Amino acid sequence: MSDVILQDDLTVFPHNKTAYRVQLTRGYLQYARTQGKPRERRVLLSDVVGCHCLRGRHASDSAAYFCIYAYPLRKKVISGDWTRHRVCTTFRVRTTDDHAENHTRAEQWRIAIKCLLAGQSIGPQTDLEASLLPPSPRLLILINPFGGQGKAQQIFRERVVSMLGEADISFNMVVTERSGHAHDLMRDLDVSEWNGVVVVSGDGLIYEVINGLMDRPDWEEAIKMPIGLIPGGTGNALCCSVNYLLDEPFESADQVLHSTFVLCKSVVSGSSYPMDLVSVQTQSSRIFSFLHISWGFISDIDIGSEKYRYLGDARFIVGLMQRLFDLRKYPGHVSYLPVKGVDGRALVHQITEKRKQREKLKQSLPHPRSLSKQNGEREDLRSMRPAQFTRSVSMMEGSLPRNLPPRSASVSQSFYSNMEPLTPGVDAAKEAALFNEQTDSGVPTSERMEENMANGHATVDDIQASDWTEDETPASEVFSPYVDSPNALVSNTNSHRPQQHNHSNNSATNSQSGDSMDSAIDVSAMDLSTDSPTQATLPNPDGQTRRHGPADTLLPPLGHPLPDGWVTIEGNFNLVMGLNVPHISTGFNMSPASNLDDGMMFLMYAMNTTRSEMSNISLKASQGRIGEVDQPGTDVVAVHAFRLEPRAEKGLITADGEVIEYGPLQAQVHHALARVLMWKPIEM
Ligand SMILES: Nc1ncnc2c1ncn2[C@@H]1O[C@H](COP(=O)(O)OP(=O)(O)OP(=O)(O)O)[C@@H](O)[C@H]1O
Repeated sequence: MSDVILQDDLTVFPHNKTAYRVQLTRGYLQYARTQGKPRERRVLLSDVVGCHCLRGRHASDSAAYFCIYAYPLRKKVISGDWTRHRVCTTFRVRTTDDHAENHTRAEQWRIAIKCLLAGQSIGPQTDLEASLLPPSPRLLILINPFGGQGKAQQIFRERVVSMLGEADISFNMVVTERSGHAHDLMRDLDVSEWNGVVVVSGDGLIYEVINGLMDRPDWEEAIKMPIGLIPGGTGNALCCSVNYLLDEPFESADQVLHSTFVLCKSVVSGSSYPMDLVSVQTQSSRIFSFLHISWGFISDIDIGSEKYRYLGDARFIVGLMQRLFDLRKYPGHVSYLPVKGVDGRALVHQITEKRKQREKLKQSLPHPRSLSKQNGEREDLRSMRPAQFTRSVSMMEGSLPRNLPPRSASVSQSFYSNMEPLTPGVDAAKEAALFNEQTDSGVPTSERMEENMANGHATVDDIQASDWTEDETPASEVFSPYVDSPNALVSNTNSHRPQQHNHSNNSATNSQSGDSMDSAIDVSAMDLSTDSPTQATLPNPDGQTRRHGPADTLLPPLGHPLPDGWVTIEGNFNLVMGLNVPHISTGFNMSPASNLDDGMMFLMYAMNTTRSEMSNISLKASQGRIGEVDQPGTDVVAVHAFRLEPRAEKGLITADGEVIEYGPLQAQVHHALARVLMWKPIEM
């Protein structure tokens, strides 16, 4: 009992007759029937992204409501894969006939839940006041309208915005207008105004963001701005790697939903995680890579398959088949500085085995419906979960309007539930008959939203309004928001309506009111055309001079001899890759032992391979089993730095899937320079 922070006897909408004892602890919210057949459900806070207060539409309804938005895991019946799904549960508070009192109590529940989500330390004695809530997090969203199959804008509007609203995360959105736009934006952005930049695209736009941030005099601070990821491109390797490291379902699941969940939980809990960057020097440039540097087989596939972009991820399979058929060899030298005491191949093999065991265990876990009374097994399930969010946080309660419907107002079978669903789906429209309608005159029209989206500048208000009306029953049919509360759920008044954004409006401040989201980022006010005066040595690929970033202390100038401790091999290479993260694309786990902040790369090479050997390597690589490849001329080594010296006059070298200058190249890992919106990866 001592760890119960709040407790009340409440009902669960829409069943207003059955009372439940509802208890909130640091880890979960539990509700159990007070009479009749005993029933109990638990919602883990690690599955919850947000909580809102609502009021009944009917004037005579003195009750207040609070609604929690959770995304628990469940097992798919046929495939046996685990996946998250949305469960929205609405509690009805009616301890007195006085609505104001009920509302105060519902608010206390909301404040307590949001404080716990933010990692704040509260207890049964804490005065639950709105002042406890952290400031509203604010994200800059960058969307590449041409990423992947050109659906990034649609993905964001239809799939992401609703969860951001549930989590009270405000944002401004910029649709990139050209290649290089995101780079220039990042180079000139006031990073102090944002809690993170979210890329809705593929790895190409992340590359621009990172290099834009590193291209600033204040790079050391700027690059700490956490980067969030929503897959909207063909190559979503970093996004896939993040989900893999967190043991979140991704490849077999709804990738957008899972990535949005990771994004929201990270922002709400104030978590971000460090990521190594790799400084890559070519003869005339220096860039920063976060995924991989590739020469030979993989870069040929990557670039050669550009013409099959319309196929989505499948483009890489087609490219792979083509390259296998026409297998090329590249003569040259590869040198590397090994990480002492780390056997790359053995480490990869060990991680692969552990992952396999974990997957087996997951597969063998019973479907939740058969868990009813098997408490022991439920404990096993718990131990499979990603790390809890333990970091303390500086984020806070948002003022973002989101009046989501209690779509299935309590209920599908939860992963951790030990009882049947309370209600197998609720017809919110039917329930709406019980409540007064309210005009939505203050809500922006979908035309307005489309216009702003088309301009590339929209705020959450624009998008949400039409989002509900498209495919969800608006909660406004059933509930009203508390417009008087500090975090009003829905801005049905003109004072909260989004402004028509013009380029001179750049009043982005970290205000605690909902107004801060009404300003789109002022792109035109920034000087995007000129670079700062030069001082330096290495021009970047755009021909501009790059002066910034940490010194590459392990690398002598290109062309100079390498110091002691380096290993050099010479031969005809089919494939050379320096890998910084596990996945090189969705479904291609080439470096399963990579972690984002391990301070090293895995250098993989293959020499003099036949077609069948290369197809074996490709197959194993795609399954995260590269450690099992044991053929002469092939190896995986953990390195701090490496150098490539191709002998052929022509060829392709890519960094993060982007073509870079062909010729001699060297690279060094810089530990934990950047940050990603995620929590601590699971330990293997
Ligand atoms: N508005 C735009 N018009 C044209 N190109 C753009 C625009 N915005 C961004 N780009 C460029 O599109 C390229 C591809 O973007 P991104 O990687 O996000 O998508 P993708 O489909 O995964 O592509 P790839 O598979 O080539 O990485 C990036 O290099 C970026 O510079």
